Amino acid sequence: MIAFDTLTPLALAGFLGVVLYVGAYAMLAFGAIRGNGYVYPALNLVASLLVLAGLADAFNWPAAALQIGWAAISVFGIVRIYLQNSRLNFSEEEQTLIAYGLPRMSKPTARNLLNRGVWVNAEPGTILTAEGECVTHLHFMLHGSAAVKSGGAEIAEIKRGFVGEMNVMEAAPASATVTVAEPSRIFTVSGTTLRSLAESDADFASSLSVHLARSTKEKLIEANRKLSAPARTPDHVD
Ligand SMILES: Nc1ncnc2c1ncn2[C@@H]1O[C@@H]2COP(=O)(O)O[C@H]2[C@H]1O
Repeated sequence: MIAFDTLTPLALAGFLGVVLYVGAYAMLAFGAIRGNGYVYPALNLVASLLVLAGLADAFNWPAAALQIGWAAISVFGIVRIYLQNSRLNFSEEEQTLIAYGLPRMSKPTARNLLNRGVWVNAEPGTILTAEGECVTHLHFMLHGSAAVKSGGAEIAEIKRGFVGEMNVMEAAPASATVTVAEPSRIFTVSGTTLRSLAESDADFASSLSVHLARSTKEKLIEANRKLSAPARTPDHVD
């Protein structure tokens, strides 16, 4: 049994390092953190330094060498991610799309996604999704507006945000008809492309699904808000 109350501060630091090592690995295995982000190498760096400090009381070279090697690899990982991110360029439009639609997606993943789609200027009347027909593309409306109709009734307006996010990954029937209402700037990527990216890149798959689910959630909250709002009183007529 370990008597924690008799441990020196350095030995306690060593135990904390072990907790961080195991915690970081568990979070990675359970999908709570990404392997290609800053968090995993940063946790490993701190863990290795703490365990190294813990060795001061009972130093042995093999264990110390392992921690030094681990710390060096972690620093290398952090620097590599930093250089990778700093080399990526995003246009102003892309930056706005990321800020609104993909805020938590890693920059390399977002770059990869944006490289696979096109920006289009859509005229009023352009149909983005047709109710009941399979959704073939995911759109992100940056500027302009689109009308959302279901069963012939207008149910919402989209000024900025995703269109087709609910069914594009399954190529399932669209839940509504979305028609461009005023000249719009739209980013479009095909569902086939998204599915093949998702199959080859688990991080992309989980990150995209988080963002698409977030968009759907916001739309549901907005729809609930509208439904629960008191019916508007008709204009007064003299
Ligand atoms: N209530 C709503 N508010 C805003 N957008 C909607 C609403 N209902 C459906 N949509 C959009 O219309 C799209 C039709 O295709 P999807 O079902 O894939 O995804 C849907 C959403 O992007």
